[in-house]
Amino acid sequence: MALAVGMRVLTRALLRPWARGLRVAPGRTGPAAGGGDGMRCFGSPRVLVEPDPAAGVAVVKMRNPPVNSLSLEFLTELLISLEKLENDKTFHGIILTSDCPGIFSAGLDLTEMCGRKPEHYVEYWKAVQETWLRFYLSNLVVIAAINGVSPAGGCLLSLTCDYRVLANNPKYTIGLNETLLGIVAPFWFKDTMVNTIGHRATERALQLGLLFPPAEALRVGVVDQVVPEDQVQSTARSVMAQWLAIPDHARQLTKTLMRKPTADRLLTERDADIQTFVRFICRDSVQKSLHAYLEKLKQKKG
Ligand SMILES: CCCCCC/C=C/CC(=O)SCCNC(=O)CCNC(=O)[C@H](O)C(C)(C)COP(=O)(O)OP(=O)(O)OC[C@H]1O[C@@H](n2cnc3c(N)ncnc32)[C@H](O)[C@@H]1OP(=O)(O)O
Repeated sequence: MALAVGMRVLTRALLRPWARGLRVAPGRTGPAAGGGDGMRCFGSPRVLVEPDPAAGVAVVKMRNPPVNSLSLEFLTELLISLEKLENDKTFHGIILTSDCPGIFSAGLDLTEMCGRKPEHYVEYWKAVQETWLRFYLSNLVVIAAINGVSPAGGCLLSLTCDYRVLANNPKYTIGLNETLLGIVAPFWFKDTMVNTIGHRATERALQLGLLFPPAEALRVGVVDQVVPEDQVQSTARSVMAQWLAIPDHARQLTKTLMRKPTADRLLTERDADIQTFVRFICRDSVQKSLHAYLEKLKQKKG
């Protein structure tokens, strides 16, 4: 039932004109395309997939410049790529990383949450929920190679992965900083963080909107490993090999066992969660906070 709802959202997304128009990225072959056995890169305008069929792994590169904000179009493209890889028996794992220098993802796209109609907020929030559910419950091994800053929704996306490798750069902070924007992380954002770092650490991190630099992120457990910047991809590959050495069915069932109760809560409360989001985001005070925050980001340059 839950899966059917999810599939309907994805199918609707695929039927949208801009999704139908998704082009396959210009093909590249050879080692740069992964594996060197002739399988081409594919993907869409904002998501580049570099397959390595010999290893059973695909590198999924987010490229929604300037900051990989999680816009509706981008989320849909990510979901399409994930589904494509999940349906292809060649692949057992994906490495999620960024093609935007210095930025993993700036989180939810603030322009999707500002000055729009309630119907738009409904559509956007469904896509955010769907992305979380699909990544959190993916049968594939998903490893985040975090090569840039990762606030809020960017952090959440990495928390859906099975393992996080962060580049050791003091600028690459990571955390759920929603309170700094005057907004509140929904219960499933909170639950994902609790499942990763525990209740007390989450309570402090969420209330204060903490963005952890690498050493702190490792200490608190937001990431599993911090490595020099030029070793993020190779480390993610080594970790992947270790995870793929485990019998797949046993690993998958264990993942489900660990994550299903958390996902089930959202699946049961999905519509209520949408209503809560729309009511909250439509408040004048919230819109003012978000506008002010966006303005501050823009003025930073001047
Ligand atoms: C009950 C329900 C409650 C609702 C819960 C909703 C939860 C929300 C979770 C979220 O994810 S909210 C988003 C949180 N994200 C952030 O706080 C990050 C904001 N961005 C930054 O801090 C910086 O941009 C950066 C990521 C550190 C990058 O810095 P840099 O100096 O490289 O780039 P900028 O000049 O700041 O930005 C370039 C360009 O991008 C625009 N932009 C940045 N972030 C976003 C974003 N999240 N959404 C949309 N647009 C973004 C920024 O305004 C600049 O635009 P221009 O000036 O070039 O037009």
